[in-house]
Parts: sequence; structure tokens; C-alpha cells
Amino acid sequence: MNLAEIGWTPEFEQAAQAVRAAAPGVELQPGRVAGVGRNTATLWTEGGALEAVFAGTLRQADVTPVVGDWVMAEAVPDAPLRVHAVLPRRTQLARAVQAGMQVLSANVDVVLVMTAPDGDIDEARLSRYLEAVRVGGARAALLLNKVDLTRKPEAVLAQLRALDPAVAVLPLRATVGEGVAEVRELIGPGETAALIGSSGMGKSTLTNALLGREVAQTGEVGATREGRHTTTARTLYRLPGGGVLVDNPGLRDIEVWREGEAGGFEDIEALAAECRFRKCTHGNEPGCAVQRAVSRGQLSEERVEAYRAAQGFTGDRQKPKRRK
Ligand SMILES: Nc1nc2c(ncn2[C@@H]2O[C@H](COP(=O)(O)OP(=O)(O)OP(=O)(O)O)[C@@H](O)[C@H]2O)c(=O)[nH]1
Ligand SMILES: [Zn+2]
Repeated sequence: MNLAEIGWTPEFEQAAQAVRAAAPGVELQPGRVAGVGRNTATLWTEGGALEAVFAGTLRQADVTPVVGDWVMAEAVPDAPLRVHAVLPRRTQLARAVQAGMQVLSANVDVVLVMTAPDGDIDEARLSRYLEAVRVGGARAALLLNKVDLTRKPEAVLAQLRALDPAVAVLPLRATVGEGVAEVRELIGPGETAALIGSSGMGKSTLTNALLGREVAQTGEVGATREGRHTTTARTLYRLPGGGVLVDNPGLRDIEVWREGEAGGFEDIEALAAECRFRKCTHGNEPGCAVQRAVSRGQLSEERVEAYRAAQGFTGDRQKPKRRK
């Protein structure tokens, strides 16, 4: 597998070097988590898809790999790979749980938020989705599927555009493939997309259209409940022509994690305490511990920008560049 096609970047390479330097004598190779089980994962590696187990060091570090993560793993003769470390996440999608926050998928570049004009458009829910995406550091786009079901598609599209003028809004008819090429263009080379939205909006139909084959079970009339794909497993799919799609990122009807009292940026806040200036905006200030962590590959630029935006810190720093 060509790692760049599945999301590997120079930033991850830099972070990988740091992990290797900290573990001399261990032969570590990168892999992307395509599926997770209990203490196990399927990794996409240069040598193809391989099974892996989590090493004790990982449990000590108190980090659990999630789908989309890049990890460093050791080859073990006649046994699964052993995952030693998770590389810093560029972005994340998380949900609120009793204990605080649970990361569902990592390193997603663009989140496609799907809705449809059958029934009412739930503006509050869509806004929550957009906020959760923004907090996690990814880009968002709104897809209005089933445009054939409304006589006033323009009015509905305008309603969606008003939610956030910075977010692209695309009309779609997933069942016949109309608008699918435009959706595909939102996913750049080597980028990772995730599809979220309530049940029945047409996510499986779009997934199949993007992949050019039947992988996701759609809710066609007549399908039996048992026959339906009721698993909550998250998986990665490779898109024809490069790029990755996260199936079922787990944000269907659930409580999305938004910045709140706890913030969702605890890691960045811990670093910020080390900045030279108490009022550091983590832009270009000297002695900024947050930017230092970014330059060392320990923290992603995207998450810092999301944090700065949430804090109302703007300007004096470029927005993260879109990868070509
Ligand atoms: N009229 C119309 N129906 C569509 C369109 N896209 C999907 N559908 C139908 O909507 C129903 C639900 O589609 P799915 O793709 O299963 O929806 P989903 O979002 O994956 O649903 P869950 O798996 O429950 O989350 C199916 O009967 C589809 O055929 C469209 O563009 N127009
Ligand atoms: Zn700072």
C-alpha cells in the first residue's frame, strides 16, 4: 500500500522519527488503524493489511488507538504486529460520554454532514455536528441528499448555507449518482473523509456510490431488520483514485462532543501552561510551548488552529494549508 494515498504526511514521518529515536533497537513501522477490536487492530501498512495487538507501553501511555490513527508497530515473527505508539492526531471526531470524551475516529480531513429534505431539516442538530467537526480540527461540508424529494431545493440549500457561510453546501441525489462527482472533489488526494448524519439520510447509498461497489447495506424498503447492517464497527475504505472514507464514524444520533467547560483541548491547555507569556495566543510569540510541540511533531497544526479559533485568537498566524 502506498502510505501517502492513505493519508501519510511529512508531519507523520517527523513524528515517526521521534518515536523511533525514543525506542532504539526496536524496528518500528507505521500503520493506519483500519479497524479496532479489544486490544487488537487491523493496520494498513506498506506490506498490506496486517493484524496487530496493543503493547503494554500503549496501555501505560493511556491512549487507545481508534480508527484512522497512525501507529508505530513492531513486527514479531509468526505473530501479529505489536503497536507501541499512537502518532499525534491531526484531527479527531469525538463524542461526549459519561466519563467526558471518547475519540471515535482520527485524522479525518473532511467531514461530510448529510441531511435530506424529507421531514424537517434539524438546524440545531446540524449546527452541533458542524461545531463538533470544527472543534476536532477537520473541515466540514453539508450535503443535501434526496433533492428529488423537495420542490424547492434552492430554498433548502439557502437555509443550509445560512448555518455557516464558510461551509460548502452541495445538493445530491445519491440513488442516481447526481452530485457524487462534486462530493468526490471535496476529498483531496490522500485525504480522509467521514460521513455523518441521522439514520436514513442516504449515507450508505453515497458510500456505495463513492466506492463504486456495494459495501454498505442500504435501508431499501423490504430489507428485513435482521438483514440490516446494525454493527457499530468503524472501518476505513480506500477510495478509487486515492483517499480514504471512514464508514460509520459513530456520530449518527449521538451526543457530539463540543467545547464546554472541559474544552476537549486538555492536551493543548496543559502545554499552554508552559508558554513564556501568560497571555500567549500561541501564534508567533517567543517561548510558546504549544508551537514548540507543533514543530516537534507532537501536536497537529489543525488542532491548534481549532483551539485558537475556539479561544477567539485569530490573525498573526496562517491557517493550516490544505494538503495538495
Ligand atoms: N428519493 C431518494 N431516496 C434516496 C436518495 N438517497 C438514498 N435514498 C433512500 O433513502 C433510504 C435510506 O438510505 P441509506 O443509504 O440506507 O441511509 P443511511 O443514512 O445509510 O441510513 P442508516 O444506515 O440507517 O444510517 C434508502 O431507501 C435509499 O434508497 C436520494 O437521493 N433520493
Ligand atoms: Zn503559547
